[in-house]
This record gives sequence, C-alpha cells and structure tokens, in this order.
Amino acid sequence: MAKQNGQGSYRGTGGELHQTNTDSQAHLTTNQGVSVSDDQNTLTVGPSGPQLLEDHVMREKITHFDHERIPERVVHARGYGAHGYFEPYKSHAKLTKAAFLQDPKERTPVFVRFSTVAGSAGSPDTARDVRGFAVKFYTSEGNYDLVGNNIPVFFIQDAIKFPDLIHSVKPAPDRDFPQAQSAHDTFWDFVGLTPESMHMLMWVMSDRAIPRSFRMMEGFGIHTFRMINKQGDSTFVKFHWRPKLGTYSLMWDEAVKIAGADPDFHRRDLWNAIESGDYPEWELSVQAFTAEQAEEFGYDVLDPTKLVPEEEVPLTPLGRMVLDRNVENFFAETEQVAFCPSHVVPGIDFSNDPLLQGRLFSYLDTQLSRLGSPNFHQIPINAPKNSAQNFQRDGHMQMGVPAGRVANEPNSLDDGSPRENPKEGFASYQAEEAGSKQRIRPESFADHYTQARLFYHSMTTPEQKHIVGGLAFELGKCKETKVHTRMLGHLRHIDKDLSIEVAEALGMKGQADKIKPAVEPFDMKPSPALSQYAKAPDSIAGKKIGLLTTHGVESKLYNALLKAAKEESAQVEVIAPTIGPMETSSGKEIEPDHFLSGAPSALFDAVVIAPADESLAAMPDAVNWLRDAYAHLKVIGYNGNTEQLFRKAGIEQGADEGVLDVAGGQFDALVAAAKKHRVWGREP
Ligand code: HEM
Repeated sequence: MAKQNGQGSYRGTGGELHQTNTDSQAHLTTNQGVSVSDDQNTLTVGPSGPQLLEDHVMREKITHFDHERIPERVVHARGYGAHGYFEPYKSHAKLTKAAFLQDPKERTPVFVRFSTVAGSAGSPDTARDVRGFAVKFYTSEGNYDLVGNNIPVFFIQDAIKFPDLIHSVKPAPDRDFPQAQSAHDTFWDFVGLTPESMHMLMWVMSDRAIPRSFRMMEGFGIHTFRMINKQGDSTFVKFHWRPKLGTYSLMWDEAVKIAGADPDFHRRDLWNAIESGDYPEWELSVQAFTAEQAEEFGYDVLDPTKLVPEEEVPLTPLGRMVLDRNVENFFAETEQVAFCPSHVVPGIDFSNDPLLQGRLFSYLDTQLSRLGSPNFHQIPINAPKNSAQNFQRDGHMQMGVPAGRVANEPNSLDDGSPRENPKEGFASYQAEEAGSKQRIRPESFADHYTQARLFYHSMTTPEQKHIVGGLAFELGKCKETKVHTRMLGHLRHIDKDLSIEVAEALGMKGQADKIKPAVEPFDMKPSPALSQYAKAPDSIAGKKIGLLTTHGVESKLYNALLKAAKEESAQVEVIAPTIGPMETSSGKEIEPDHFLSGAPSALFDAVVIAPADESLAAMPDAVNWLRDAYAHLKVIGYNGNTEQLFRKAGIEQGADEGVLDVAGGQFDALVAAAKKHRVWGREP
C-alpha cells in the first residue's frame, strides 16, 4: 500500500514519487478532462504482469507524444521570437495610407522571429549564415509581414533558383553533412556558377554573418516595395531596421568556440535581455524614391542582388519597434508562427522584383505542409487582431464555429454577412504592364561585380581582413580544385588584391580562372554606411563584461565594476573556478554566474581578471581564458594578483591600450576602451 510522504506527495511501492494535488491545485486530467489517479504506472495484471490495452490514460498520453513534432521549416528552421510593439514617430500619410503608419499615439503589436537559414532546428546559433529578421505587424487593417534578413541583398535574382541555392547549402543528400555550414563543395560550386551571387557572398563572408546578438543586428526588406498613399501615388521603398544598440559582430574564432560553449547564445541573449527589462529596440526607416529617380541609378532596383547606397538615397525614419515580452510557449508561438511576404495591408504593395514575386507563392504553400491545415491562420500567433471574416469554411482543424446557413457571396439570405469594401479594401497598384510571355532575365541584371566591389571597398581594414579570412576558411573546406580556381577568378573582378590574398591563403597563387564578366564592372563611390564599424556608436550599452575572479574578490573593485557597468547600461557576469557561492573581501556572498571551464571568455564583450590570489595561474582554463580574450581583441582589465597568469599566457600587462590595470576599482579607462568594441590594432 502506498505510504504518505508529506502533504501533496507520497512514494509508491516501487519507490517512485507521486505528487498529488492539494486543495489549491488543479487535477491532472486526460485530454477529455477526466481526472487521473496515477500518472506513474501503466495498468498491468499484477505488479509484474503484462500491460493492458484498455489503459486509455497511458495510450492517450503516448499517442499525443508520438505526434508532438511537426516538420521544421524547409529553410530558417533555427529561430527565436519575441513580442513587442511598433509606433510611428509621426504620420507618414504622404508616403502611405497604411493605418499603422499614421498616428504616433497608436501602438501596433508585433511578433518578431530571428533565424539562421541553413541549419536545422537544433543547430548552433553562431553558425556563419544570413539571419532572418521577420516581423508580423498585427495592424488594425489586418496582418502585415515584413519578412527580411540582416543582409540587404540576396544570392539569386529569380525565385526559380531558390531550391537549387538551398539544396547546395544544406547537407549533401548522400551523407547528410555538413550541418549549418556553407563551407562545402556543393555550395561553392553552385555560387561559382551563379555569378549574380557575388555581392551577397561578400556580405556572407563578412562579419555580418556572425552577429554578436539579435539585438545588435540590422534588418532589411531587401526587395523594392511600393508605398501607396490615399491619393493613389506610388513611391518605391526599401525597408531598413537599425538597432538602437549599434551593429556588432563576433570574431570567427569566437563564433566557433561559442557554438560549443553555448549553442543557444543568441536566443539566451534575447530572452535574458527581455526578462531583465532591457528591451531591445530598432528604428524602422525607408529609402523612398520614385520610378523616375530609379531610372537614373545605374543599376536596376528590381534586382534583389543590388542595394541603393544610403549616400544616394538617405533613410527616412518611420518609427520604432520595441521587443518587451518573451513567448510563453516556444512551440505555440515561435514554431507555429507563419510569416508570408504576401501579407500586406492597404498602402503597401509589391514591385516586379522576380525574387519577391516567387516568394509571394512559396510561403503559404510551404506552411500548408508544415502546419498541416489551411486553417493555420486561426492559431493565436497567426490570427489577425481585427478578426478575419469571409466564407472560407471547413478543412482540417477548423477551430471556429462559423454559424449560419449561408457560406457564399453574393447572397440575399444573410444581410449580416461580410461584404466587399471598394473604398478601403486592398486594391493592387495599377501599374501599366505590357510585353510578350518569355523566360528571360533583364539585361539590366547582368552586372554581377560592381556592387560586390562597392561593398568590399566600403569596409574598414579589419572588416576586409575578415572577409579574406572567411573566404579562405570556406574555400579551404572545399575539396574540388575547380571550385577554388573558379571562385578566385570571380574574386579578381571584385578586387585583385582580395583574389591574391585568398589565393595565397589557399596556397593557390596564380591559379585563378579567367572569367569573362557578362558586363564589365565599374567603381561606385564607396558607401561608409555599409561598414558596421565605421558607424558604431560610442557605447557599451547591452554588452557584457566578464569578471574572472576567485573567493575573496576585493569588494571595492567588485562594487566599482558593477557601478561602472550600470552607468553604461552594460552587464557584469562573474566567472569563478567553481559554481558554488563565494564571498567578497568584505564577506558579501555572491553566486558566480558561470564556472570557469563552462564559460570561455568568448562569451563576453570585455573582461576583467581580478582574483584574490595567484591561484588562477595554475589553471589551464584560466590561461586559455586570458589568451583567447587577448586574441579576440578584447579590452582586458586586471589587478595585482595576475602577474603569473599573464606570464603563463605570454601577454604583457599594459601591452597595449586595451590591457589595463584596474586595481582599486579604476574603470574609466576600461569603459572608454571598451566603447571602441575591440582593440583593432592588436589584430595581426
Ligand atoms: C530576399 C530574399 C528572401 C528573404 C529575405 C527571405 C526571408 C525569410 C525568412 C526571414 C524566413 C523565416 C520566417 C520565419 O521566421 O518563420 C523565411 C522562410 C522561408 N522562405 Fe524565405 N527569404 C527569401 C527568399 C526566399 C525565396 C526566393 C523563397 C522561395 C521561392 C523562400 C522560401 C521560404 C520558405 C519556404 C520559408 C519557410 C517558411 C515557413 O515554413 O514558415 N524564401 N524566408
């Protein structure tokens, strides 16, 4: 007989724990609402006998579990979402009649999902990849989805090539590796044979593809869209999201190490920031221009492999988005959310960009299979807040109970049924179109190198070096010589020195293929706005300082660091050799956030090493911690008990402007140095 083991729980005859309900707790029930008496044991004939098929409680539970998974997204499978709101700065009626852009007092709820493209749902956050930046605005006129990326251009010009692009970057179908990586032959073979991808490749090989945080990432709508105002005037627009914290990236070696130490680095960062009330914020802007202006640009604004430099068309800020609420259930919200570029509201319309046009088809189609029913718009995260009203009926998992006899229109039997609204309903912009039916790419799309060159030449020196490093790493993982030499040939048209440096890194100098460009590239004026470091804000807000210390850490230094970080809206995390509670020199108990071997210095933006004694010098993990921080160009603060540790790491105290004595709690210089993000001069 079961024995009572305190209120609300007892041990069963096999020693298993039963948690039973108290007066204030709900009953555990089956899905039919029937109270369950025992959730630990299946119904059997005697304690050791066979199980009985009649056990509906066990069968229902296992059956539901067996069907818990749905297909992951065919791309962008790994992602993380949050709720928030958007508010315009003022009315943008001149540009658009979209209701959510009219009234600065009106907040529109949003749901955002950030993602990587290539990896499966369980892949590490810090893979080198494009990041998805998808925003669903629940406007008073229905849902508007801005489904963009953190890079303003794309690999291909026509959606018919998307399956090929994705097949080439996903694990090879015969061996199913590599996971979450473009560093393999099929990808580089495909892009080498698809020169329109050269501009995007420059971005993907740059630091943009290894962001520091979702909170520190730009977003772009990529395609040229239209905004339509009340008078029916159309303006072309390109959408930009700009993070308030500035745009920052990891270094490649950090990204690799973080993938092991914390594969959830980006989702944890977003979740923690929102939980602690440090709400991330982005400004939404557009570059607005007329069709006549676009004629003068020298590139085609309908080509998604081209951007419009901000120096040519500056940003018009529209409003701000704040993410202030984490999801309550990852599956119900983040996994089931369905973004779709064709979800537009009156005042926003499409252009003829052939990639966009193909996307308008693909998303609803894929979601029918991913979410399993045409009724997925009824799932709470997808449902418009202004409610959908039409005569679509039935289908798998119909959740509503549409009442009434009439499910058709026109009808004269139900005066209360929904009707068309010619005045305010969505009406497509009446663009004049003419021509014969053909499968043909516009000649204006044929310049594949000019903007790749623009991007490379707009980078700072460290950014250029990282592009060389990215290309060398990725091509170094390829086995096929023809893949190497072809890519070196393309790089020559972007920048000769770039091609030579990558060739040298591969040991293939002079082996670039001779490739004849479809159109000779030319030099555009460099665009400093494309460089994330050239425009980085002077701030450490939202960043993390790692304090590596030991039991007995000097309390004055510890408190001064907390104060300095707080004043700058940065955060301190404590790393110690063990995870148990420890004390400062004044006896205050602190609980380390991490233990040393579980938290490499790559997880932090700047570091302070301030132990109570020299004991860290005897720990290889501590030596690596410091070496890595130095190699990753971090600002490093230290106190007096670190001489042996620095000697072992082969780093001189005060070696450069980023290795600073903070003994006694002097953090002004460290904060000032950390605002430069990294000690770029240290990079070999
Ligand atoms: C400018 C180019 C593109 C951008 C910016 C883009 C962006 C995105 C983003 C952000 C997502 C993830 C949405 C989420 O978080 O749930 C996504 C998913 C997806 N994209 Fe794209 N994409 C582009 C091109 C394409 C093209 C050309 C196609 C196909 C023709 C395509 C098909 C898909 C599909 C099938 C999904 C999965 C949707 C789902 O299962 O919910 N994308 N895309």
